[in-house]
Amino acid sequence: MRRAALRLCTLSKGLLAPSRGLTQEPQNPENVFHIREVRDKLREIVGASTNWRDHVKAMEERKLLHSFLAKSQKGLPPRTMKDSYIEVFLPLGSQPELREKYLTVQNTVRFGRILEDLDSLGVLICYMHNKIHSAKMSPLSIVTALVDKIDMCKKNLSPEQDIKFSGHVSWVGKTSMEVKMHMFQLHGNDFSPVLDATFVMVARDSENKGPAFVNPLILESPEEEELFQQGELNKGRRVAFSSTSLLKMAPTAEERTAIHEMFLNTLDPKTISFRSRVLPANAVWMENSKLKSLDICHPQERNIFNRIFGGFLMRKAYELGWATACNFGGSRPFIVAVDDIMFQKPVEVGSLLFLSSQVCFTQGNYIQVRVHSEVASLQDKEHMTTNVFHFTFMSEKEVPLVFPKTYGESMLYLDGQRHFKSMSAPVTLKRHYMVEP
Ligand SMILES: CCCCCCCCCCCCCCCCCC(=O)SCCNC(=O)CCNC(=O)[C@H](O)C(C)(C)COP(=O)(O)OP(=O)(O)OC[C@H]1O[C@@H](n2cnc3c(N)ncnc32)[C@H](O)[C@@H]1OP(=O)(O)O
Repeated sequence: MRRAALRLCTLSKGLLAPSRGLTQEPQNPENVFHIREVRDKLREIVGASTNWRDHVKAMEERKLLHSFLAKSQKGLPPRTMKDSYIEVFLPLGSQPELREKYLTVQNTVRFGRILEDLDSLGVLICYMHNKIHSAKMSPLSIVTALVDKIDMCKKNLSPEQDIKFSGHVSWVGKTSMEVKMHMFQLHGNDFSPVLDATFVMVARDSENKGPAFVNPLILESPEEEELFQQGELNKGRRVAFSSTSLLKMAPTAEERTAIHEMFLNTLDPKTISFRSRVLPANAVWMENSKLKSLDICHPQERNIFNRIFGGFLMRKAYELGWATACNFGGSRPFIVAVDDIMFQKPVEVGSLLFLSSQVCFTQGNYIQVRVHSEVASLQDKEHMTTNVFHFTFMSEKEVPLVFPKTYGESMLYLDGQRHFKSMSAPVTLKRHYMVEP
């Protein structure tokens, strides 16, 4: 079973503390950025075009960087966790002109915007790790492969207080890197933890066509060794989780019994028939919890490699997921966990983005939402899945139960339950905890 997706972000909690420990290091001014500098820095590193009409020329220029790619990982100098450590400031309090973009109507911070910032930040961290000191541009194209988890903390997120992000590479493979990021908000004179995030980024060649080696990582302290070990465990856990996926294997005996009991609960006692189904009290059929959206992926949403920015996809999916939870629960939902967002395929500029969201599991005040994302090009009507997003929300009130009708929906229910159960900590988030769309 998966490791916790939700843990409270206290400094005394296990492996996250040493990671934050890196924030105690003296700050290198070169590694401290204003949020507005992050995208400019990324554009500078990859030489991305500022105008869409120049994007083909910019890509042609990137082809020339191919010769800088390493033939093996051994040929690359090792890096420390501190080499990739950066801090990014989002001064919502001291620079009110930034607020509008981050504001919800309830005067809280838009979590979708935070997802976008984390994505850009994760990529910048990886470029810091793989920096070629003699060159301004990087031959690597770094893409987001997975949002492993985002653990929320019991803290208010005010649009009127400064925010700080920090992060570094915590594990490397041959072409992939795990990145740990933390977010803090100013309370009084101190920055208090808001969230912890773990992403996996993959390095590709200059044209984003094939894999590329990343610099090895050297570990300098027992804390860093522990973080690296955790990265190894995370990799193993992902493999184990995926091998027991309900898309590959039958549910466990316990899960099968639970589903059959739910089925029996929906049989009409007045008829002796498997087909006549009645919804139990305080329950909603899963099929009635759906919301859908369509977006056209305009060039404005492109990333530095002329594909659609992963953060944009996450924001869109998150906001639809939030609306689904709101519609279902009938009150304001708050995000408590995000996990296992896999970026399976890049999304081309100009694609049609179809998002389909549904509640797949509920318990008490909790709503587990799954958002399925697929794209189609304007010419070709064939749809292709690009992502599946899993969000756990907490509602202000207790929510109805959700009932599957078909076998496929039953599998969605069990998958949702598995994601929900992967939160090991007692869920104690209270009303003052406010992170909204
Ligand atoms: C107005 C001005 C405009 C200017 C223009 C510029 C605009 C500026 C705006 C910039 C905004 C900032 C953007 C920053 C960029 C953000 C990044 C993105 O958006 S990216 C967009 C969103 N993202 C995308 O679009 C990505 C879409 N996905 C893909 O392309 C592929 O699935 C893949 C490349 C990720 C993996 O391909 P696959 O064929 O499987 O690859 P391999 O088999 O070769 O394995 C390679 C390594 O990867 C590992 N690994 C693989 N999967 C996972 C996993 N799930 N979990 C964990 N690990 C995974 C695997 O273990 C292996 O590791 P290792 O052993 O070598 O260490």
